[in-house]
Amino acid sequence: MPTASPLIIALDYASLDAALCMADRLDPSRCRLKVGKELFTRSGPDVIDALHGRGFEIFLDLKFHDIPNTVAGAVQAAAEQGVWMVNVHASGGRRMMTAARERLDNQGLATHLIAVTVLTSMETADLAEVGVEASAADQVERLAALARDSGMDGVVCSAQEASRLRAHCGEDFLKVTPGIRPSFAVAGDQRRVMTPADAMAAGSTHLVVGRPVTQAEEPMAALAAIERELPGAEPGY
Ligand SMILES: O=C(O)c1cc(=O)[nH]c(=O)n1[C@@H]1O[C@H](COP(=O)(O)O)[C@@H](O)[C@H]1O
Repeated sequence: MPTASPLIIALDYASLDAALCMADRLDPSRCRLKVGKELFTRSGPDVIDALHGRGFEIFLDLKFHDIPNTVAGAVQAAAEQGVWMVNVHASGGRRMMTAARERLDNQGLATHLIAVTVLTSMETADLAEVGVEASAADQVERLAALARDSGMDGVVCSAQEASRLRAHCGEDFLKVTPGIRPSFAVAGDQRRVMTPADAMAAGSTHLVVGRPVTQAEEPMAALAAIERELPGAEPGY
C-alpha cells in the first residue's frame, strides 16, 4: 500500500548495513526513502531490493546528466528496478530529458521522472561563478519550464521557488523540495531552506528531509515532530 505522506527521508549512508539500520527504525506507511549517489555507488541494486523488501517506495536520486542515449539507458535501468521516482539534471537539456521520457514510455515504465533545477546548496553568486548570470530563482523557473516542456513529471527545487512554479507549471507538476529544516533543526550546508509547513504552503508536493531525521536520537520521534508541522499535508501522494 503506497504511503500518502509527502515525506521522503534521505538515506545518505556509506554502507548498506548503516542504511538498513536506519530503514529498520522508520515506518514505510509514513515516509518514502531516497537512495543517493554514495549509498548506491557502494551497495548497488542490493539496497533497492532490501528496501523494497521492507515495504518502502524508493526515490533513486542519481541525478543523471550525460548525452541523451546514455541517460535514457540509465533511467530505464533505474525504472526496471521498480523504483518509485528517478531524476536527471534539467541542465542536461531538452534532448536529454525527452530521450529519457520516451524511453520510459516506450518500455511501459511508470516510474516518476523528475529533473533537478538549481541545487539547494547554490546561491546566485555560485551560479555567476559557473557562467550563469540569472538569479537562482530565475534559473529555477527557466529550467522548470524546460523540464515541463520536455515531458518531466516535475522538478527538484528549493521550497522558496515552489510557489512561483505552482503558478507557472501547475499544481500537478511535482515539486520535490530538499533543504527542509524543521523548527528544531540547523541549516548546515544548505542555503535555500524552509520549514515543512512553509514548504507545503508554498506548493511543495514532496519534502526531502535527511539529517534532521537520520541524525536524530529517535528518528521516528523526529519524523512525528515534522508531521505535526504539516497541518496542510494532503493524502494521495
Ligand atoms: O536531489 C536531491 O535530493 C537534492 C537536490 C538539491 O538541490 N539539494 C539537496 O539537498 N538534495 C538532496 O536532499 C538531501 C538533503 O539532506 P539534508 O540536508 O540532510 O536534509 C540530500 O540527500 C541531498 O543530496
